[in-house]
Amino acid sequence: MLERLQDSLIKSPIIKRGEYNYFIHPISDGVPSIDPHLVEEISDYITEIADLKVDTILTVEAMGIPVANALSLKTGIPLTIVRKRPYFLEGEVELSQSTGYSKGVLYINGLKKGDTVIIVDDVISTGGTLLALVRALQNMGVKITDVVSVIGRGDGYLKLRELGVDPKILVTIDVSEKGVEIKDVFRNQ
Ligand SMILES: O=P(O)(O)OC[C@H]1O[C@H](OP(=O)(O)OP(=O)(O)O)[C@H](O)[C@@H]1O
Ligand code: HPA
Repeated sequence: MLERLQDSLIKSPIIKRGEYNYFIHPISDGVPSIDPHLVEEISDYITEIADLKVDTILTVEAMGIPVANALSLKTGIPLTIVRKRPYFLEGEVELSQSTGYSKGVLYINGLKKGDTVIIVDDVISTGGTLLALVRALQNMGVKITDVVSVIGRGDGYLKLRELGVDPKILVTIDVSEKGVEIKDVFRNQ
């Protein structure tokens, strides 16, 4: 299950970003390049495990886009991208993003109260990004059917449970200076 993803993850180089051991992988970085068969494996898997009765697939710039776009092409469901720059449109919602190595501002456009979304992102680590996003969507009255992260590391995902959301993490890894180790693979109940 998810063999291409698992095999490629254990080959990930590690760099330091401050104290943070950052793994470099095609899905989370686009580096060195993205194998379309890998993206297809992942998007196929998401169609099997996730609730896709939604108005739109929601992802976060930049590296949620390749998988979320593949899912959109496969299902015909539109894609909405949370951007890192403002557009000053009516109804734009601003939120603060904090990861293990960066801070920034995200902007939601194109969603309104009553819309139904699935969130798809590449990585959940500290949970800072998805926590802020889920909070903002809940405040907007947007319904979330599922939160899917291709890769998970650490216990940041637990913060989402406090908001009543249990993310589906396809492959859970441990990251140290030595490399990546596979901890778990998501299986449908
Ligand atoms: O759980 P967290 O600690 O918040 O980390 C996860 C976030 O970090 C990465 O985004 P980043 O802002 O680095 O941007 P990128 O997608 O442009 O690489 C990734 O795409 C997630 O959105
Ligand atoms: O270690 C990482 N690598 C790539 N993307 C990430 N997003 C959060 N942590 C990481």
